[in-house]
Amino acid sequence: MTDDLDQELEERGLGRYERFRGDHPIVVKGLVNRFGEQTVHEDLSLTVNRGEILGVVGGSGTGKSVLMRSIIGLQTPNEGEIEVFGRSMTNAEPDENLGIRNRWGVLFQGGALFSTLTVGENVEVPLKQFYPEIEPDLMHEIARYKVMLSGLPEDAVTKYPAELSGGMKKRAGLARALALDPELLFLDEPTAGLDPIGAAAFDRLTRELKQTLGLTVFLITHDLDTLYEICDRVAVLADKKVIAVGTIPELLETDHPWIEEYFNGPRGRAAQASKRRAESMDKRGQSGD
Ligand SMILES: Nc1ncnc2c1ncn2[C@@H]1O[C@H](COP(=O)(O)OP(=O)(O)OP(=O)(O)O)[C@@H](O)[C@H]1O
Repeated sequence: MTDDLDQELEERGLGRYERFRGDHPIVVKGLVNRFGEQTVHEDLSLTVNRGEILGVVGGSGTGKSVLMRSIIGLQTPNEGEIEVFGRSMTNAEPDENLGIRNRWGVLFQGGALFSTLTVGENVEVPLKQFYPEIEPDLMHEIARYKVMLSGLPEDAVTKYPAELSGGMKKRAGLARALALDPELLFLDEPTAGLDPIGAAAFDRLTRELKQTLGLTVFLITHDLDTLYEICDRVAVLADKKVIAVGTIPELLETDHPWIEEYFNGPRGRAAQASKRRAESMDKRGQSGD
């Protein structure tokens, strides 16, 4: 990049930055969110470790999406403190956070693609927003690369969302979330609505991307297989707060009735059995049996 461009980006708060080296890219303390009479979060705290896939679970309406929206600045909390990459998100003006917002990517529920744009053009939206000076040819090339990184065929670049299957739409949304080479990835129910094979493939892709790109992933899900297969830790939302965070074996040691019911109910047991089967097949494969 030229010195002029470097300077311009610096002035817009988008200058070069070091990747976050601290232990906790997200720290939430004492979060309160209310809508009218309804209190969704009351004194909620959560710390996310760098490099982990954190699964966020909880009953419907417990405020998982509101928590994610608070962290990415789409919801202004009533009280509390949120730090992303060590910088306060709660006391800053939106413009001050430009240099933080280009360091995360978000896959919203349902993909949230622009239906009048092709997949490639969808991926270019954040690039144009943050880096309008990139030449069109390079922009197309970056978009094409992100589409393929997300496991879509190259010709998906010129397709419209309506021409894609549900699983392909998710991957297109993921390609857009990866547009700016994020360090943090937010996924809101990425496998909802996918068949089990498509969901397992999406899980594998998430894990591979985490490893190859060094991502930290905040993953809201109801999918027990996803929790067992790819999450390093799981945070449980209930009673307006995060009532427990840990590995699944650690969570099973708590005696909260919701956690017990969730992981040891019929679906939880099926997911455990499927994980055990996969592990024993892996072992057999490794020993050449
Ligand atoms: N903008 C808003 N205005 C009013 N109420 C809202 C708003 N956004 C969310 N809520 C309410 O906050 C609560 C939590 O919503 P949220 O979408 O975070 O739940 P969730 O845990 O993600 O649920 P689900 O698992 O069903 O997606 C719900 O009762 C919802 O109706």
